[in-house]
Amino acid sequence: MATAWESGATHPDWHTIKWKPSAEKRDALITAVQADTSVLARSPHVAHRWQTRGNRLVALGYPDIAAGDAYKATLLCVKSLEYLTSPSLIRRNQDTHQLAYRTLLHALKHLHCDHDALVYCREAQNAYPRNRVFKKSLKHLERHKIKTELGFVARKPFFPWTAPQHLCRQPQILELAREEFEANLADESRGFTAACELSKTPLARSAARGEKRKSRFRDAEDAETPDLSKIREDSYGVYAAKDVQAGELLLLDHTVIGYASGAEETINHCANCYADTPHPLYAGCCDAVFCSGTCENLSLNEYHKVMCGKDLSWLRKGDHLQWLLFRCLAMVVQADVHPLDHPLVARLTARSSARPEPFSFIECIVKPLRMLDTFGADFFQPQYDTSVLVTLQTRISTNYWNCGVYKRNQRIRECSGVNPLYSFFNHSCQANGEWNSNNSTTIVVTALEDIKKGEEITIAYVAVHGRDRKR
Ligand SMILES: C[S@@+](CC[C@H](N)C(=O)[O-])C[C@H]1O[C@@H](n2cnc3c(N)ncnc32)[C@H](O)[C@@H]1O
Repeated sequence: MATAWESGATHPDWHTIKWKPSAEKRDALITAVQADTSVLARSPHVAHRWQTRGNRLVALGYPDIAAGDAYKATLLCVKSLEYLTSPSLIRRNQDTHQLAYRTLLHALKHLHCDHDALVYCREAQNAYPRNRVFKKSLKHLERHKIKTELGFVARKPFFPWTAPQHLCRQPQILELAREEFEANLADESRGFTAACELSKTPLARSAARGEKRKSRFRDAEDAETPDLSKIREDSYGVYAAKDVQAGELLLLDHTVIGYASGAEETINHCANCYADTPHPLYAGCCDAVFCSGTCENLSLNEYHKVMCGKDLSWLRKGDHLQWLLFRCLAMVVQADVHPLDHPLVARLTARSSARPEPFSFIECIVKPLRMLDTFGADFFQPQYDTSVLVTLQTRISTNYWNCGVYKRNQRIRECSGVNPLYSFFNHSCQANGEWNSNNSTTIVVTALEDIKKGEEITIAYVAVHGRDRKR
């Protein structure tokens, strides 16, 4: 946010916020936000900076990011109270705390997160019973009938301050993926070469036309988004690297970002891919077991160390997107990189729909911060900015797959994942490839028909053979 803002990169939530600042006011707000961000990069534990930046971000039309800033300010104020002794400093801290609650409630109002607003208004009123604003807001919220726990917000794949390297995939990331495709299933001793390769796809253009036609927010997008062509061109697909025959195995893709609901009921399931594991390998550090050396290595090298032995009982079972984010955050913390620079994240398409999506303050902001805290990361650092976490969640939801697992027509569990190579396959209703997760998070792609070298290999994202699957 301290860098120059590319005003064409995205549009703010003008459909949730009813006013627009004048161009002059907007420029002044952006300059002030940039200054706040520079200070926060040097001193990330200053509560009033988070609060003022949050206030400015609401005025600029980014209530989701503002809510994250205000929430961080409340956490810092509570922490400070544990060690402050001087009455004047305590009073000043309490003033900041009340302002932070006000910014948070303001942001939640614009996100239409009435349920979350009620929860935090009660908390503010309990902490500061004499504050008339909280009393009045609480009365209003309690009278108001809350229909849903979710608010709405436009999904933003990026923000005006997003660094250029996070807008489009970089050549070295694509090169890495190409090498992985080349090595997949290849076995030189048997003269076996890889069946798939990565290439640009013309689907990008048709998708761009479709998005433009479909978007309800076209006017807002056109006004604020003069040039997204570079991002729209950044679209890839998987092509046949040789002639393949119907039934041939095309890809075997393991992942570290996976989850299976219902796996807990089985005695031995692999802690990485959730496959039933009759002959388990023991982790040694805890009671986790693995189905193979591949899964053991993936888990220990990529994410297990930061989550081993941690209390995870506060995470809801069965919430797939939450668990995919959990694995993804563990992976970036263990690698100690900016989340959007991790090779598994940086390869995922940044394109996503701009239509408003349900938004929950707890799920989208509070829980990701708690996950980072569980892994021992300092979430006040710039690489864990709310805009980065929101972008990460958007990347996961654009690229994840989900699939029911059946035994004798009984649905026994549900698997989901974000897989490093499989995520490059495009959809077709007349797909020439078929994907299967074989009761785990490891994806297998096979040819449904003979495919000539150079043809695009597509899969059906949804409803195959009447079963529920999605990606
Ligand atoms: C999982 S990614 C597929 C790979 C992606 N094309 C890439 O460059 O990484 C899903 C995204 O690809 C694009 N896509 C997939 N199938 C498509 C199709 N049949 N037509 C247009 N766009 C498609 C959409 O933008 C979708 O959000």
